[in-house]
Amino acid sequence: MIQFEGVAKTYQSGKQEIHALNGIDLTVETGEIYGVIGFSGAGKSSLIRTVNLLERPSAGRILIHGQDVLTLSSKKIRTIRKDIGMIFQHFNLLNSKTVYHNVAMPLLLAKTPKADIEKQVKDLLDFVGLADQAQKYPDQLSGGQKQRIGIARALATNPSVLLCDEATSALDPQTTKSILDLLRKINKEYNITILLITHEMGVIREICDKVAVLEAGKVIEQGSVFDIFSNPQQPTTKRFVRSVMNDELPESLLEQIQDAQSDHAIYRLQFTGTSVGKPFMSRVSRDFKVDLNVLFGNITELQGIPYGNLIVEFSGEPSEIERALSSIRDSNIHIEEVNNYVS
Ligand SMILES: Nc1ncnc2c1ncn2[C@@H]1O[C@H](COP(=O)(O)OP(=O)(O)OP(=O)(O)O)[C@@H](O)[C@H]1O
Repeated sequence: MIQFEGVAKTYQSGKQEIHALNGIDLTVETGEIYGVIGFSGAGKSSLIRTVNLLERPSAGRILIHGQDVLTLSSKKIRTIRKDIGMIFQHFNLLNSKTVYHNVAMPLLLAKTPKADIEKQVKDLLDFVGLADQAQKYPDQLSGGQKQRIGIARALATNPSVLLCDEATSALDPQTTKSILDLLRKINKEYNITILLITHEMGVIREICDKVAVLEAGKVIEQGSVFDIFSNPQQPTTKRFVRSVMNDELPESLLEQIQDAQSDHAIYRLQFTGTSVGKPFMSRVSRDFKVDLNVLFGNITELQGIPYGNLIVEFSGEPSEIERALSSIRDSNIHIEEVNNYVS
């Protein structure tokens, strides 16, 4: 478990103070994949680097498995760093060393016996799918293969926590997917807690259990990926969610909504879990004097749960529309006026 309690980080740049983190409270439970997302400059790198004390916070506490890392001696910090693996956007490999040596490096530094190193490196390269590349040099490999070596190296000391600093940002979408699949496998098979930072909401959606949105050094929203994606509250979170949910209303539709007549009302209906696929439209048209017209819709999946979105135009007497809406709400379908959405 990783706990941030009131963590702050201020950099001194000449005479100027830069407040990169302003009181972060966050708990990453053991075995979770936790994503922190934010635009450039939000403080993501500063935050992740405080966990293994690559950056020392200016204030607050960081507890790893209950132990306050800021109170540890240098010797204990070296020990705890072995328990925290890290991978980087640009891989940080030693280009003059072979793949084998890159992965072996943490074990050599820990003075592990040679025979154990050989076995462990072989197992790690097998695990990341690069068993046949041991004698190559990093420059001879693709970006995805380099990140696999970075992952093997990070796992060499058998950590319980893996920090991922924009680990897929330099990779194409297909390679990104294969690296994210590997991270999920590491999380599941070894029960390694993963804390990752990214500016891509697709990464969060693909593998994270929970997400925190960082803005100007503060957590502005946090929760399960399902809750944040299906009901984002803050404008920045909404922007991130819309970047991957593909539920932007088309321009022509927005005009239609603005021109809507007074006996027409337009609502966004959100379906989750078992409410997806319920035949509510025919029932509502039958039971109430309203006509329903679907203007826009999609169904997707979040954390394995179906999630649907429909923009529906209701026409009829306002009182009948109200009764119809109330009946739809009773079916556990979330309703939002589209005017709110447009603003
Ligand atoms: N060593 C440093 N000295 C001075 N200012 C810094 C230093 N490192 C980061 N900053 C500043 O702190 C703020 C947060 O930076 P940080 O790199 O943590 O954000 P980020 O969300 O990771 O951004 P990016 O995605 O662009 O890396 C920025 O204003 C940045 O310029």
